[in-house]
Amino acid sequence: MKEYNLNESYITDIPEKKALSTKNLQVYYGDNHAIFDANMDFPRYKITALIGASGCGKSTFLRCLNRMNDKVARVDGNIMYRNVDINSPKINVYEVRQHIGMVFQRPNPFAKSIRENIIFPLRNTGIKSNDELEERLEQSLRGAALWDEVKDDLNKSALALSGGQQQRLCIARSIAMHPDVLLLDEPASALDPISTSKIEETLQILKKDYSIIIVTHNLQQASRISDYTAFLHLGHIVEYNSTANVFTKPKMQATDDYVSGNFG
Ligand SMILES: Nc1ncnc2c1ncn2[C@@H]1O[C@H](COP(=O)(O)OP(=O)(O)OP(=O)(O)O)[C@@H](O)[C@H]1O
Repeated sequence: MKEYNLNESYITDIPEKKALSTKNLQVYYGDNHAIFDANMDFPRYKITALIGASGCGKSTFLRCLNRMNDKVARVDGNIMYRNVDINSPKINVYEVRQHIGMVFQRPNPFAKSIRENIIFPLRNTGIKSNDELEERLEQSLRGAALWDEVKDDLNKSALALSGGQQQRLCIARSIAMHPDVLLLDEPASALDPISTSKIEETLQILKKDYSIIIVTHNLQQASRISDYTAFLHLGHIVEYNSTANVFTKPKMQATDDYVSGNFG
């Protein structure tokens, strides 16, 4: 593999309001230093893509942002959300995850009906009003562009949906919580091209209301759907800029090599 100077990076200052910021974020799995000194701001109501070769730390970085790595890794540094450091041990992680939702690579609906997939977690947060539950059910399924396909069959098992529908149900389950930020870890990598383009269309609509951060291996997907892109290499954020700049005028050699396919 080519060697690059990892002490150099190009990290842009974003003009938008910030949804989340990381400050000197370091992640260790035992002795393995997986993320080095990550300092970046994620914009509100935009899609930010995290790209880079396998093992560079994309999922690790993403999972820190709503404290999903707490039990497996040591995470030092700050993650600022609404002026609060949500990486502090004093913070209630369940509350963090209501504000910052996550959708995983493989669709993981509960083995329950479509309706219960949305309503069960909402009830667990203390919402009792049936009117509110029903309203959030419809709103979230509409938001995830699934309502028209399932509205007549809400009591059907979620496991009977196609993979692409299951993934949109998982997106609906996340947005039913009314989060501010939606984290997606390769949400379309297990899906066929038609389901993938539905997910991409859905994300374009959702970014009006949510700040979205997505890990993707698919460079075309990153360039199609994201506004900003961060390129990671060996745990370092090498470049962070508007997606157009990262793909057409990269500042760093490693980024240039990666986006033009000359990497490795
Ligand atoms: N749960 C874990 N326990 C120990 N080490 C881990 C764990 N998860 C990831 N790592 C290590 O952290 C580093 C970054 O992995 P990560 O999965 O974040 O990369 P990635 O860029 O998302 O890779 P991929 O594109 O293959 O999913 C790798 O060295 C990996 O082996």
